[in-house]
Amino acid sequence: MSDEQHRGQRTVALLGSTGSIGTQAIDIITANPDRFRVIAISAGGRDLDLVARQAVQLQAELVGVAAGDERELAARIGELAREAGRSAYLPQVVSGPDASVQVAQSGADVVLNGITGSIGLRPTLAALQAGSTLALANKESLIVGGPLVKEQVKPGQLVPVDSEHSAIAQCLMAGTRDEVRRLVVTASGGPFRGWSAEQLRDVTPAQALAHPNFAMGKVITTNSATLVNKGLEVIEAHLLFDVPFDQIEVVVHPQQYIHSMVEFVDGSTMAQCGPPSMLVPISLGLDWPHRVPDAEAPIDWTQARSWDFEPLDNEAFPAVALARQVGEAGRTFPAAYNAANEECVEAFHAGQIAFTDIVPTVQRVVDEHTPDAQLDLDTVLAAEDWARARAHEVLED
Ligand SMILES: NC(=O)C1=CN([C@@H]2O[C@H](COP(=O)(O)OP(=O)(O)OC[C@H]3O[C@@H](n4cnc5c(N)ncnc54)[C@H](OP(=O)(O)O)[C@@H]3O)[C@@H](O)[C@H]2O)C=CC1
Ligand SMILES: CC(=O)[C@@H](O)[C@H](O)COP(=O)(O)O
Ligand SMILES: [Mn+2]
Repeated sequence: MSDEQHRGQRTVALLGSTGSIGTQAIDIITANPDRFRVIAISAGGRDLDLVARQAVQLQAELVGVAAGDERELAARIGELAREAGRSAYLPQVVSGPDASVQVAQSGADVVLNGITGSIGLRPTLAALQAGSTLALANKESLIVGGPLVKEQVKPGQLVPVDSEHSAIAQCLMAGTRDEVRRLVVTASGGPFRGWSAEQLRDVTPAQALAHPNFAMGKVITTNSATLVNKGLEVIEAHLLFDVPFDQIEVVVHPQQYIHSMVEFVDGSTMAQCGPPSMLVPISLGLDWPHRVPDAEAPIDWTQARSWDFEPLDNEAFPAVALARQVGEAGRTFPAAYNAANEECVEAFHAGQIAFTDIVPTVQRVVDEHTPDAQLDLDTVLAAEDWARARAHEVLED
């Protein structure tokens, strides 16, 4: 579709506006004012000044933070607006655990969920219930919510932003879903690719945060290092594309130029490539199925380069195999896996546990989990609470 045929400006609600996904989305949006207009933003509230600056820059009508004094935020917005010569700007400011739900319900054409962690579940459900298109970076909400999220989704309402899933969705754009044989999810292998279980013992938080290709938030970067991120992405692929787990492969591709692939029944494989960057997945998420011109510089094919592929080392990195088990088991097992992992990641960064304690603790929590017969929001949240508490008990043992 040419620019002239484009459907016009989309309104956007941005959840997690201060994070890696959120700030990159703002760059795309402000570079394309003909396509996008932000009407609402939310963040955790760790940096109220940044939220205020974003609000004034974007002229958002609704501004929410999970924690922090809303009067202080409103006052800072007022100050910055006056400095910018926009004294008339007076958004609604909300604070508290429901702030992102309110932002998700703002009626935007597109809600981009860039919150980190399964705390993004209620905003995900709220965006779907409000009828907005959900551009989903917050994979955790889909994984823990599973069927709850899927039963809310209308056809075409959920657009994956996670790079691997955006790649698969792009490979499936031609409408050839019935002829898919396998999904091939690529993995960088993380900063410890090639390391043995023994070598991983003394890994420090700083080392775990040195992702080879992407600058991302703390949780996802740590999950890339343990390969929990890839485990979550296998479950995410299963839920998004309705492909059985035994038809979802993971291959290590350290350069991350291929973002994932789809193998078809005739033996042909389609790969989606581009530099390792989130600009294309985010811009496609905002404007699906349209492509934002110049969202990213293309690969320079005149340069010699090698793309490598290697199998996953399941012995040193058992997180993907464990994710397959919890994904197959379904119900609240994925919620328990994710919640236990979130707690372990925090404990690792607080210096309380070793890197190599993370996945075995998640394994133990999942092994001990008894899922409820019902699956609804309350049972998911209860399973998460249980898994978080149990993870701490295991770690303190
Ligand atoms: N970064 C990337 O390249 C990629 C990220 N993803 C996924 O996208 C999501 C975001 O990742 P990323 O941007 O890296 O993470 P960051 O840690 O950089 O940002 C997280 C954002 O979520 C906000 N947040 C945290 N808690 C809440 C809350 N309770 N309510 C509202 N907002 C909250 C944070 O606000 P505050 O700073 O105030 O706490 C921040 O704006 C994750 O699910 C991740 O797995 C997927 C693929 C790639
Ligand atoms: C950019 C993105 O989608 C991340 O999920 C990234 O792919 C992490 O890569 P690895 O988990 O493969 O290191
Ligand atoms: Mn990813």
